Amino acid sequence: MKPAAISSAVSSDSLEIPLIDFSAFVSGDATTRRTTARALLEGFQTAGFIYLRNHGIPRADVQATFAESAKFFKRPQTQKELMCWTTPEANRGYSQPGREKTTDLTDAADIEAKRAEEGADLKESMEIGREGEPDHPNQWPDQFDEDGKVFKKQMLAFHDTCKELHVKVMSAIAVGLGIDEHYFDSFCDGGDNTLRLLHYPEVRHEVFVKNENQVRAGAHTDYGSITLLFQDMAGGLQVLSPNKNFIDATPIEITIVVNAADLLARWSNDRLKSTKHRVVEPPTKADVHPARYSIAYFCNPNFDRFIEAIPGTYSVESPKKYEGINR
Ligand SMILES: O=C(O)CCC(=O)C(=O)O
Ligand SMILES: [Fe+2]
Repeated sequence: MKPAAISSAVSSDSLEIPLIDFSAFVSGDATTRRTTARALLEGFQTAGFIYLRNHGIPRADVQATFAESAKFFKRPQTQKELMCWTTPEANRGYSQPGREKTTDLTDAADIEAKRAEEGADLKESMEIGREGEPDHPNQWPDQFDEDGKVFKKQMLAFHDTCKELHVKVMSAIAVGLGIDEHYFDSFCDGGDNTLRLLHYPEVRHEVFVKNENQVRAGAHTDYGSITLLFQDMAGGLQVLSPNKNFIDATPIEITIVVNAADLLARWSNDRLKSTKHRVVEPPTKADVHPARYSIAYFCNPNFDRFIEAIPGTYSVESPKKYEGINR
């Protein structure tokens, strides 16, 4: 029998995403911590995804961040474009609808072909990196008004809060792997993470009828260590199953969806999986689907760290698959 801290969030088409009570890891006894950590690791090793409840981020804080995000996207388009995203190195600022096509493709012609097939992603986003990097300043609306100052304060605080949860989830992964629970601390304490606010505007059902390949965000994997994904109740997020079908990752109130990303897969010699996911038309029937909001917090190891296979993830029988790398 499964311990009470572990239940199921998604179970379909061989995709098993566990729902984990994280308080059992943070404040349970040694046995409970280990059992919980192993279940969390198992989720990352099979689905590549888990859901967390009792993750320690107060509900009011998440709600306040969603509220600020919604207010931000209501700003005039001209104002938002003054804060526009510029380069991948900076990876900060605003991207208007149609600008981004989320995909794993790298060739420009391939991306264009995909855009023609699926349409541009139906979303706009705002990215906020670690504050205080002289070469890559964040773009803040505090230049416009008092509301902009409130936005900045909330986002900086939320960035910090999520940074702490990153360290805790990595610690649970370490315990699951049977290595020192603080192994990842010095890799993840720098906060080289990106907070991405996402707004998928209201959209007519017809749009998906006219183009059956139309998506709200194209299939992709994430880059870094893990992603903390806060989603509203609109629905539409899907995760690729082991049988290669996209399965609904149905929203569960007050939980966070956490997925392992590309660098963690590499870092763990592919023991943890970075699984494709996308956002499509919500499963609910409607002529007009309401706007959807989500907040993705993309975590990374500190950019100055050299990343090579985690102890215990390789052996004589399964040697290291990858060279160590810098960022
Ligand atoms: O909006 C979502 O639920 C998913 C967003 C996502 O996967 C991403 O931005 O990488
Ligand atoms: Fe993603």
